[in-house]
Amino acid sequence: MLNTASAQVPEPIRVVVAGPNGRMGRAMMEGLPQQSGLHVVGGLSRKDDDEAIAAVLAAADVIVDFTHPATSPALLERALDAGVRPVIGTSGLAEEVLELVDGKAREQGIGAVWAPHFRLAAVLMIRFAGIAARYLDHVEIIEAHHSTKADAPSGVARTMARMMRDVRGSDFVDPTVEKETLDGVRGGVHGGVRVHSIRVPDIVGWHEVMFSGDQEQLTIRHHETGRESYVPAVAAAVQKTMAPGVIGLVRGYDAVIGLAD
Ligand SMILES: NC(=O)C1=CN([C@@H]2O[C@H](COP(=O)(O)OP(=O)(O)OC[C@H]3O[C@@H](n4cnc5c(N)ncnc54)[C@H](O)[C@@H]3O)[C@@H](O)[C@H]2O)C=CC1
Ligand SMILES: O=C(O)C1=N[C@H](C(=O)O)C[C@H](O)C1
Repeated sequence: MLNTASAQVPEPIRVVVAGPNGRMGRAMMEGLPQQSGLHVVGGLSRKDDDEAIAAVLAAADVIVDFTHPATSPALLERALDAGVRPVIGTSGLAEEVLELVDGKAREQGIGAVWAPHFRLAAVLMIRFAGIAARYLDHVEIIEAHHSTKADAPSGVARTMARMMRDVRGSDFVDPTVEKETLDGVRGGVHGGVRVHSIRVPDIVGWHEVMFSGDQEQLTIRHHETGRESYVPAVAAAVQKTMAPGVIGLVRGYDAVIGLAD
């Protein structure tokens, strides 16, 4: 006979979603309640006053943040001070903000997750780009997103440009154009990596990393068509922040799922 008396049902993780009316926030509010082991206690909107923020944070273990690079840092700091673990998707955050999150999470003895992209194929694109960066001298990134995206370039493009420059240990070759007849036509540049941002309606997310070697080209492309499938990945990140021994900031969805090298 099954002994149910000693079986312990773990308490669900209490989650608050920041920016519940945004594109990602809506997907989280709809999808996270269906994820096993999670209980969504509510949303935290921009218009919420101090009292409302304090109340919702007091009722949460984890805050899922898909908001705006200008407002996210203060919210994250407040959540960490309240002992609430952040899962951060907001792009365009400065490295100092991530370091502050890491420091505060360590002070509190809790976990946190930041990922430039919560998708498996996107993480693979970033990994593959890191490999190619060791061997090929020229690279440009083209990213396309919906026209209401707040930041440019995308967080993923920025992350990849920095990572590829670091992996290579020197700047990529950035050919000089003799005469540019339109300002900005060569895009932004980091470490010799040119980055071009396209903004048009209806594109969820698109990244291309175009390498060039000697008489050959390599293109790695990631394209996403919806937001619903972020939900299980974000749920995994929520679980990760609560996992025993996880203290401080875990960086990247690959680290969340333990993607092998
Ligand atoms: N890491 C990843 O995999 C992904 C990251 N993102 C990033 O997530 C962020 C949000 O993207 P979307 O949902 O498309 O933007 P959105 O503009 O549709 O939604 C953002 C929402 O956050 C709210 N908001 C802003 N500041 C707030 C605050 N302090 N407290 C509560 N709510 C606040 C806004 O009112 C808005 O409703 C962007 O930075 C985007 O780049 C988006 C998709 C995937
Ligand atoms: O704003 C978005 O939508 C996305 N932003 C992320 C980024 O800035 O890299 C990731 C994804 O491409 C969707």
